[in-house]
Amino acid sequence: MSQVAAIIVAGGKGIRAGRAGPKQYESLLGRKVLEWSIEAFLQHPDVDHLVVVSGTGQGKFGPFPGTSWVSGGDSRTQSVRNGLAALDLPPETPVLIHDAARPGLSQSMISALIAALETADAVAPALPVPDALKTERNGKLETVPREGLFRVQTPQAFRLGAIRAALDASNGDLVDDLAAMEATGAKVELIPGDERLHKITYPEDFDLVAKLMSPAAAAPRVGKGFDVHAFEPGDHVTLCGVAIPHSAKLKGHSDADAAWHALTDAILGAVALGDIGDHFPPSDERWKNADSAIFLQEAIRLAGAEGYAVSSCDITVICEAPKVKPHREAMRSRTAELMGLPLSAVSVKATTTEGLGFTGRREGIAAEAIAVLVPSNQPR
Ligand SMILES: Nc1ccn([C@@H]2O[C@H](COP(=O)(O)OP(=O)(O)OP(=O)(O)O)[C@@H](O)[C@H]2O)c(=O)n1
Ligand SMILES: C[C@](O)(CO)[C@H](O)COP(=O)(O)O
Repeated sequence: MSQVAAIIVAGGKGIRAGRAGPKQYESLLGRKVLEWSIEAFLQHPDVDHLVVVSGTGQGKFGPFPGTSWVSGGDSRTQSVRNGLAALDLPPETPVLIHDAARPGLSQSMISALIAALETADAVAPALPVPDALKTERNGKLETVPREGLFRVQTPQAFRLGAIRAALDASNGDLVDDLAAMEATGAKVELIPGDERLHKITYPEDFDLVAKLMSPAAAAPRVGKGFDVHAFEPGDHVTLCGVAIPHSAKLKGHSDADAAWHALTDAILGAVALGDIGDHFPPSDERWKNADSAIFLQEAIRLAGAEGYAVSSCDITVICEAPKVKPHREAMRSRTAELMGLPLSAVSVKATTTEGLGFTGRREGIAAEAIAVLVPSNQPR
């Protein structure tokens, strides 16, 4: 989608944050809080108009070429109105409205909001409520059901004409910009939020957000796997889900796909979830002759539950025969397809051991794999 605009509201005083000046000009991980969001929008290939709503910020740092600066209003909603007034673009232009106080904005979040706007009138990131909720009524505590409640973050995405009209039709200050659209009966969609978008509101939020955004929190994980299967009489081996004709087959409880078993172990290793034997014990009849795609997909699911997604993998098959090279591209394609990865992120290699050891004596096949996993909310 071309021509996307973004507005960062940075006109607040940051009273609750308890610093000498507005929180958006405080340092965080080596940059001003506001600078993080400016950089995020400027880096995104689809965003080509950026308005920063802050009367006092311009010239404090930067420069940020192509960025317009306008004055803030007395309330957040008024600051949003000022930002919208500065955009001279067609009414159908997508516009993302974002709090400067939420510096942990990722490229993937911007992309997800823009994509969701293709089929909705308004989109925002939101997280579930993890704690029990209580309210006090007449001096007595009561429990509030938390099902169907969300913590809504920014950026919030709209079409320029629609959000302008919705704000024009609404009175006073709103808790957020989505509220203006909800009142119009528009199609409002929530997409999964991001803990790193936590808003800096109170003094302790500076440390919390720094921890969430620090490279350590976003660090990739690496796992390594190794597997061996012996030959027994048969006419083909299965490697990376591909049947390769051979004068023997691999012996095993499942389909004995040593390459995918090594990869499964690499993924489980990256998230410290034990090994393939822990999850699929050979003593379990369910896995007899099982397709190893099941193991690989379950490892991916388990890693996802830990907040990680595989971003690339490298498999090495070790054997004298069969020759792997003629089947290598099919093995890569099958693996990439199963894992939902681009082909360029999947490597399959093969080597011999120069006649040495059990693979050299053609007694079986060994396979090694390395998998790189990144936090699932990061671009892969
Ligand atoms: N008149 C205002 C008030 C708020 N904001 C912006 O709206 C976002 C969310 O507001 P909030 O966290 O409440 O910021 P402050 O109003 O600065 O905080 P406080 O209420 O503690 O003073 C912030 O990026 C803030 O700079 C704004 O642009 N103009
Ligand atoms: C816009 C907002 O960040 C969405 O969660 C939030 O409503 C701002 O609230 P505040 O009281 O102005 O901080």
